Amino acid sequence: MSRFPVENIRNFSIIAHIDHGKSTLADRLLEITGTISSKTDNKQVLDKLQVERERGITVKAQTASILYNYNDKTYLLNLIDTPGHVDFSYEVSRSLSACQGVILLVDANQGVQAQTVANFYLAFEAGLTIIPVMNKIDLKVADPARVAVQMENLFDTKEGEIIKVSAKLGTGADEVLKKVVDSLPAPVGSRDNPLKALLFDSWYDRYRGAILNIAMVDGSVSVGDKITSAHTNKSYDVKEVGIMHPEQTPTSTLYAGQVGYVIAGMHNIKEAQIGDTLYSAKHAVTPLSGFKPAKPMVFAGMYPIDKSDYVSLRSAVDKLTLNDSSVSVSIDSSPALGQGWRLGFLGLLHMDVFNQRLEQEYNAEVIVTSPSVPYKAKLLNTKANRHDYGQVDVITITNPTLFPDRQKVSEYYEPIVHGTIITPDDYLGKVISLCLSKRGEQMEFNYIDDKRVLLKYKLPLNEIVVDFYDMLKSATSGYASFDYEDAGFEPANLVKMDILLNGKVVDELATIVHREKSHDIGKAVCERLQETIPRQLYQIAIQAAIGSRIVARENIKAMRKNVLAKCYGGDITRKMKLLKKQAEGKKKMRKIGSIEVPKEAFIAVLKR
Ligand SMILES: Nc1nc2c(ncn2[C@@H]2O[C@H](COP(=O)(O)OP(=O)(O)OP(=O)(O)O)[C@@H](O)[C@H]2O)c(=O)[nH]1
Repeated sequence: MSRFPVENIRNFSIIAHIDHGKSTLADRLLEITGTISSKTDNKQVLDKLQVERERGITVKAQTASILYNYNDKTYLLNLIDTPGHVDFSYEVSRSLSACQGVILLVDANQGVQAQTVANFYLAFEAGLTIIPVMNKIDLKVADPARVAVQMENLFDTKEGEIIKVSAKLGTGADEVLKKVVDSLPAPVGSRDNPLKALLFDSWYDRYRGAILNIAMVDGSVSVGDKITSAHTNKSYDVKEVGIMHPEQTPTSTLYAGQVGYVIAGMHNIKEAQIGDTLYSAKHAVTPLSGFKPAKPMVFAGMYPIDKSDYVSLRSAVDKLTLNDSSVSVSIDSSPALGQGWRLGFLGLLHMDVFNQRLEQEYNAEVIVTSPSVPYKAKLLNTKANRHDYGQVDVITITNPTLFPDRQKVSEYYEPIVHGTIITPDDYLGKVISLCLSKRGEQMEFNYIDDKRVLLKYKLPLNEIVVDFYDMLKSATSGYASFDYEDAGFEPANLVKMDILLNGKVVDELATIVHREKSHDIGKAVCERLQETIPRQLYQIAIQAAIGSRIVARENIKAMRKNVLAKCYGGDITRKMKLLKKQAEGKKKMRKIGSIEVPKEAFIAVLKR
């Protein structure tokens, strides 16, 4: 690694809208530099997680170090492949802190999409050099001229600056690498200074503890060194250092400007704080500014399916949050579900992926209660409130069961986002009426070429978090794209809607809704629960209530289910199989009172 002084290093990310080809371009860059073999059929080698391969999306940023020979010099290029979906944008912003530049990739058929705009601004505001690249020029339907107009209108890029590539075929990939070397600045920093490194990602290894992904700002770090964490002030012996090549490849030392990993025997994973500064135990340094914590957009309770799994689930949640620091965790408990957590996520896809990773990577089975966006309430200055809430004036409600009654509150507030939609103008009418039905207010309307419009809307987060994206896609035959950013809180007329099963309130199914919409939502929720909860030995009444007023009701008829009824005659193994299957079905349910509720029911509450 000593062969690579800062002037021979370039650190960059590939950023783009979802599916515009980041991981495919990363594959080609790794192949043409001989980093991975070009003989095998490499597909998204940097999408290492099972969930990424199954869903075909990137959820984790991944680093790969590339050696690239150019102009009689060997350069060390550190490439970070990032996710495209808005729910994983925290991965993008953290990755950018380890980079001096980005490749902004735009699909030559789909053109600039909402996430392209969002990612462009992340890079622009971070002061990074941006290399505009147009991908998929091999497609028959590609329209590079139109896409170039969009890029000029939105990002002020001139047509001549755009590199046109086909990541699938490899066309133009070499030009991209040359441009990376020629136009991106080398990292600043010096190996003669004392060690200063930014911890920008980490993950847990069962045998070796936390593995820290670091960007070396100054100095060097070698096996055997003693390093200190600015966050905890604790010191550790460095056991291994190396680069992600893309697999972990040990080296003896890492120097200023390089990106790699360190293993330093951190077994308590809470010690590996993302954004921390690592320095030499001998030379304290001023810590780097780190990262703004992620701001969760939805909260949900999480409980083990089987109460006795609490301890192993706690350890799984701890380990997974080490790899996904955008999840916020606090302890929670519920009368029906026992001990668990209240987790905060950046969106529902994020929540879904987190659950799937818990199941796949840690073999943990969980129940997730209906997700809720965070609300606020300004409390009246009364003796009772001071007794219950202390001196606080405004409380944040992340759990509907803690929603304070109207008589305690002077104003409720709901979270607001600024949404960006890009759509062909044929669908404008449908898009605008969808936004109106979601209580949206238009803020901006601009043509980005002669057919496509960029719309900005102020929208309540609660209205868009569940199915807005799906509705937008179906209203526009899949052509519109959507991205949003947090825009604070605004006053709203909110009520808590309880769900009763056979007359008993089930806390875990409560939601907070807008008063005007409570009837419609109550009806829809009861219908959904009716579809989701299986028939049981007795009739079940499902009711939605605001306070003591019932706003909707559905029934589930009783049924006696005997799985062996069909199985007359002898084969005992077949009987055992059926009984086992039934038992497994039961395991995924949770008893609330005397009613078996499947885990899907908790999510069904939110869908409308
Ligand atoms: N025809 C064509 N298809 C491409 C090209 N590049 C990528 N694709 C295809 O586009 C799809 C998405 O590619 P990915 O590389 O997974 O896109 P991504 O941007 O990494 O996706 P996310 O990480 O989920 O945001 C895949 O089916 C690729 O095979 C290209 O140059 N030409």
